[in-house]
Amino acid sequence: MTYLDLSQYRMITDVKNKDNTLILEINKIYGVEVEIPYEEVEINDSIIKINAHPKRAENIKIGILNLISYSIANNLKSKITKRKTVYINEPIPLIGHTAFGLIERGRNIIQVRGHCGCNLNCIFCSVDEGEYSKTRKNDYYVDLEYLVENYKKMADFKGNKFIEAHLDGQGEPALYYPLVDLVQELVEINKKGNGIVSMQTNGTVLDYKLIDELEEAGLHRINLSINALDEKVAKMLSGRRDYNIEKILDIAEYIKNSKIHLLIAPLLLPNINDEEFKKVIDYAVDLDLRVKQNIINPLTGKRDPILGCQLCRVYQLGRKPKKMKVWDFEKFYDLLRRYELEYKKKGIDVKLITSPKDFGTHRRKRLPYPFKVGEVIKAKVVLDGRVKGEVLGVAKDRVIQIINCNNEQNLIGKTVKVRILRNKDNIIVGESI
Ligand SMILES: C[S@@+](CC[C@H](N)C(=O)[O-])C[C@H]1O[C@@H](n2cnc3c(N)ncnc32)[C@H](O)[C@@H]1O
Ligand code: SF4
Repeated sequence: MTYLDLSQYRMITDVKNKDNTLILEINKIYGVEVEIPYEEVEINDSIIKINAHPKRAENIKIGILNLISYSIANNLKSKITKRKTVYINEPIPLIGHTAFGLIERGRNIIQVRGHCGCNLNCIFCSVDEGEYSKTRKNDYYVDLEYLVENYKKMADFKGNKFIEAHLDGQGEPALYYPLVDLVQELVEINKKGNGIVSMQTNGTVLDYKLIDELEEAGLHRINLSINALDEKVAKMLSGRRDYNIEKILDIAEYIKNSKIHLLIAPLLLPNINDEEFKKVIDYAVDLDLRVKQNIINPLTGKRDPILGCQLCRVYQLGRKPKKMKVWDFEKFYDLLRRYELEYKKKGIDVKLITSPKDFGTHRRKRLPYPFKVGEVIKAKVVLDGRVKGEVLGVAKDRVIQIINCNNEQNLIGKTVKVRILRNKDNIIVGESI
């Protein structure tokens, strides 16, 4: 008897079966079904028994593994967003797209986007994320080793000194699996140059155990999005009835008592959550007075701010709540200055208008721009795109978002001529000509 134990493959996080169809959970939030066309197999949880002559059994084993690889490459689906998910690995470059990979903007920060897709459906979401997205058609997941290997190259290119790896993205960064391993590997790379690792999150998938593990892994800061304290308003903003603000506040308190710096990041939606926005600021100020964290950011030699106030903006492919008024930053900063003064009168010093300097962000060597805007290049179309009308091309070690296509599936595998429309920060957008 020959056995194939699927639990030895890290990406396979659960195995079920329905007769001869394997139902695999991949990296916790993805699923794929694989039909096994061999009669000699018996499936028992993650163990597949193969009743055949050893030579044939070995061939069946290889056959099953090939079928699994093929299915992951072609039929992976997110259990969270229900969208098709592309597993990104070599040779797809990790620079060029905003949905996955690495982004550097000529600073000492490298944005790390291991995946996209979100469990919430915030009514204001700049990237129209969540299950009910009207614009997103595919999700992407980047292989851990491939992501880390490319991160290291980029950190080295930037001189690996005082680098911040920031986990953010079009979705919920904490849904990446294995998150703790990712953080640990990035910390390992950055700590040689006194750098840090930070993460933006909506907090919904954090629990005490995960926070303990992230603390152990060396995560420096969590930027936690909280936009209202009132249960009803919080649910309404998140676009989900099961959003539980009490749980998020409990998580905030737990982080505040850990070695991970807590930054609360409320978003002002003028005319929608004005009062709640102020209540979140009051909550953060009170928490900071009650529970003192003394975590020094090696990039500044100081504590990070407790608050990172944000103003809701309108994005072309984002969501905009009907009743929201659009403010400019001048008006927003005026409001924050007023709040700062009110606190001052009470003897409390709070910084509500933060600048990149407060986080140790400074200019750093940029990656070269391989394309000029307006230039016409040849790119190989390798994948379907993130939004309707988009495919992904590859040229000169960059991914190119080729937009305004109307025959996406026909283009995949072809080499096309592309006019470059954008190259800023090595986020490359072009159109097929
Ligand atoms: C796009 S989210 C991704 C990370 C994570 N899902 C979260 O919400 O924290 C990153 C940050 O952008 C903020 N954001 C979302 N939509 C926005 C908008 N329209 N204008 C300004 N900020 C926005 C969120 O509140 C969050 O703090
Ligand atoms: S703002 Fe963040 S939490 Fe809300 S839907 Fe967008 S990505 Fe998800």
